[in-house]
Amino acid sequence: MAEELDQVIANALREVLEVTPNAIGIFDQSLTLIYCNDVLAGLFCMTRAEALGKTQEEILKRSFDTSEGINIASDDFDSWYQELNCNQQQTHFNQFEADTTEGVVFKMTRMTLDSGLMVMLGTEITELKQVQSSLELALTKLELLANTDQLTGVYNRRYFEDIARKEIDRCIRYQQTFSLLLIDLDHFKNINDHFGHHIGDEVLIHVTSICQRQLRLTDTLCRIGGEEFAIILPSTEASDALQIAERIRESVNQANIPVDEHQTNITMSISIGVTEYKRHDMAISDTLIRADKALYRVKENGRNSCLLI
Ligand SMILES: Nc1nc2c(ncn2[C@@H]2O[C@H](COP(=O)(O)OP(=O)(O)OP(=O)(O)O)[C@@H](O)[C@H]2O)c(=O)[nH]1
Repeated sequence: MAEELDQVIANALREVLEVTPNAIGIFDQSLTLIYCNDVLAGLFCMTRAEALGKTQEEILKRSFDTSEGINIASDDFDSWYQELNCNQQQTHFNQFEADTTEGVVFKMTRMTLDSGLMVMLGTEITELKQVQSSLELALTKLELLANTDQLTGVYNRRYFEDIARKEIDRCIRYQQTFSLLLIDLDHFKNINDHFGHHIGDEVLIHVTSICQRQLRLTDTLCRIGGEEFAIILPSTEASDALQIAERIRESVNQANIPVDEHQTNITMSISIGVTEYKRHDMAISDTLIRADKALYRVKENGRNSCLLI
């Protein structure tokens, strides 16, 4: 009676294995495939008859040689397989993702049973992976948006605080330095009053791109207030920072900025407070206070200039 029941269960299981959308394969102790359903054979672009009787190594090598079936992320099959084999011998159970040359992704589970048989079970997760990568992309875009100033396209204050904190941590840890430039447009209110807010916006965009052109890729320009910008210059000492500030000031002051459809050009000037990170600066606010002091003095002394404190 019990044997009969076993037989019924075995037959039912066999039927399930045939119709399940999961990939299922069983290898014997010598890693020869002794059972698989069509889904598993299809993963390797084979028919079941072609796959059965082959060893795991032969099946994978075929994928490697023909570039059909499972993608093998290596140029050197022998060392890749050796590593896989070694891992399989060390653990009885593991899970991994396998993607095929046709863009299908499976989550694979491998189990070595007490009998020494190795069972492979694969569940397709292509859609899940697609959703995951769209979500990751959306998250990256969202992060960029959250860190970007909408008007000028440079980083905003939120990002400035973030990167400044990291820069300070880096300086403390590696005994390095950085400099900070605080830029403010001179008499910018007059532009708004004279030409309107819309033109004021255009001037801000122009000035931003002039500043950006003077910087290295590793420097970070952020708009931290209405007409106030901060630039972090990593690994830059005060004297170099002052030179860079002077170069930026000059290039803004020399530019002819178009302000309306009639091609009227104006010139703008900016004031810049310059400071270098000091060992006792525990937070960026300490560095900012010095740069702000320098900027305030430039404004007091007539603007269109740079000052280092
Ligand atoms: N168009 C425009 N104007 C802005 C924006 N943000 C701030 N402002 C203007 O910037 C002007 C800043 O004026 P003030 O703080 O008086 O400074 P200022 O006229 O530049 O004078 P100083 O800084 O003393 O040289 C104000 O008129 C703000 O309305 C913006 O996004 N677009």
